[in-house]
Amino acid sequence: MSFEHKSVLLDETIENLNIKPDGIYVDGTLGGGGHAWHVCSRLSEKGRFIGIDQDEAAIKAAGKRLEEFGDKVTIIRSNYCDMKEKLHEIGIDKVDGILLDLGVSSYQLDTVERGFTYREDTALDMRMDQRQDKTARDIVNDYSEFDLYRIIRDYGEDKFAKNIAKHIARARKEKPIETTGELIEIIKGAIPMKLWINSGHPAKKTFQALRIELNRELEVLKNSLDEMIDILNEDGRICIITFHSLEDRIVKTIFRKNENPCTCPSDFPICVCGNKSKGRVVTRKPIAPGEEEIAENKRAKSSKLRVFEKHENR
Ligand SMILES: C[S@@+](CC[C@H](N)C(=O)[O-])C[C@H]1O[C@@H](n2cnc3c(N)ncnc32)[C@H](O)[C@@H]1O
Repeated sequence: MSFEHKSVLLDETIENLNIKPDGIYVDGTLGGGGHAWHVCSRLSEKGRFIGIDQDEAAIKAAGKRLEEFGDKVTIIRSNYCDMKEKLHEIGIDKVDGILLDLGVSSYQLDTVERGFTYREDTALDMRMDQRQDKTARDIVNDYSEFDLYRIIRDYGEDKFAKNIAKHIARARKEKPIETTGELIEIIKGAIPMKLWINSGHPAKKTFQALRIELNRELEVLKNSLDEMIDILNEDGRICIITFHSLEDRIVKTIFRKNENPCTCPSDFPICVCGNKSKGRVVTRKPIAPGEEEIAENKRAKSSKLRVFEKHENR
């Protein structure tokens, strides 16, 4: 199967990275190398590009796609939460730009055996990094009913979370839940039919919740952003594309905190906490795709781009 993925907010992201031809740029969610190709094509012989992804298939596909750029490109299989350490290992401590295009690629979603899709019956997997042992099957069968409820409520924002967790807990007493098809049937039984018939797939939110929990998507994002801002050079930018409100809220909050980290009470005449701003939020409001992009690529519909620019010496 070829690696099919249409990059979202491509022009907006490339423009906002403010690429300097001699600079060093990192893509922490390389995927098939769609955004990456456009970054690399703007670099001079002196410029460098480092692409990181935890998925082996993405690493292979991007390696091929970026072959033409030769030594300028380094590809690393890793979680982006280890970006600072991985860059240090290849002699890089500061970079001019970082890109994150979060979530899963269309290739991952469309490769049925990866278990991300609720459109086919396959093993409950959902691992982005297949070196990891734990799969979605383990969550569905081993988490307590309360923990299932909590993740479906918090990461899926499904108002039927309690009922879905109850139905899963009841079904697995009979036999372990092994496949996406079995799980979908259980979810359908937990949501009144008249409500799911007209409002998208009934398992969509639960599948999102399981994927986020298994791949620790929000935790990794929350724990990585400050360090990424730290490794930016002066005037360097970080561009982040999110696909749902949970991710977007984290990015917005951490960018704002880095712009204004002062913790002094608002009635203090001067700042005494000593926390210094690390830069400015470039996007007061997130950049959203235009109608044309949404018409061409359904996946773009919920995407948002936020940008932060590093300034420590002003
Ligand atoms: C939306 S795709 C990126 C597509 C890419 N921008 C393009 O245009 O081809 C997201 C990719 O990020 C990877 N990914 C998600 N979270 C990651 C993480 N924490 N560390 C490393 N890779 C991650 C996924 O495996 C997937 O390949």
